[in-house]
Amino acid sequence: MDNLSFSIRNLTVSARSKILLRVEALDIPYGCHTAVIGPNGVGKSTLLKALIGQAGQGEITLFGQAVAPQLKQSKVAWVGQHGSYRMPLSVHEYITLGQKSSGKLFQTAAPLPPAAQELLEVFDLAGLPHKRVHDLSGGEQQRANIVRALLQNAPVLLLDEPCNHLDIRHQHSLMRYLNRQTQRFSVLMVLHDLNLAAQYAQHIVLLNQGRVIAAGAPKAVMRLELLAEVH
Ligand SMILES: Nc1ncnc2c1ncn2[C@@H]1O[C@H](COP(=O)(O)OP(=O)(O)OP(=O)(O)O)[C@@H](O)[C@H]1O
Repeated sequence: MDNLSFSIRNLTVSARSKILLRVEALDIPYGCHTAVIGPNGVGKSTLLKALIGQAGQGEITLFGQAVAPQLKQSKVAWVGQHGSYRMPLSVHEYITLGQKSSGKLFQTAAPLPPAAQELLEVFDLAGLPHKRVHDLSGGEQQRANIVRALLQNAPVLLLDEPCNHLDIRHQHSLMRYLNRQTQRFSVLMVLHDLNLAAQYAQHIVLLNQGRVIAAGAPKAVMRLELLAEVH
């Protein structure tokens, strides 16, 4: 149990009497970068939603405890597939949104904490702290989402297609950064790019038609016959 983040047993996610996802047993290791792969519409995002308690029924534990709203809030940071930027926030305000240490919803006037400044530099946003988030490009917005999630300092980071909108340099830079941080937190991400998954993930979950086809080390899962069957 110590080396697991999520443990899933008998999970079923249904919508309009159709089963979208059925997982009998799946363990996600801790201290590791896990990629969930598979074609469109096979249940990858649904799996992530189930892990944060937004969908499905079954037994899901995180660090050995049933996933409850409080546990989720303190242990999991999340970047979904579709960002929402209706509020006119600056990058500075957005990435520090809801930070508990400030005691305020936004940290408008306060200088950015060093950790935030460092992440803005790592993710190439250092020149834009006062720009409105809704004026950023798609890739800049995605990087701001990732910085915001990293600043939650959660032990588990869930990312749904984090490479969406990122150019190739930023894709590799993100993956390298995350792999350097596996002592601090575990990453579970949905990825479409099989090359990125093979190059950077230490654990891979392959889904097809709402089922786990294989899970384990990249060499065991990224086999041509398995991928050809699914794709
Ligand atoms: N609320 C819902 N009601 C009905 N069907 C849904 C609902 N949510 C998801 N689905 C369906 O469940 C299936 C899995 O969706 P999901 O978003 O998990 O796929 P995915 O593997 O993440 O796909 P993609 O790679 O295209 O993002 C899809 O066929 C989708 O249309």
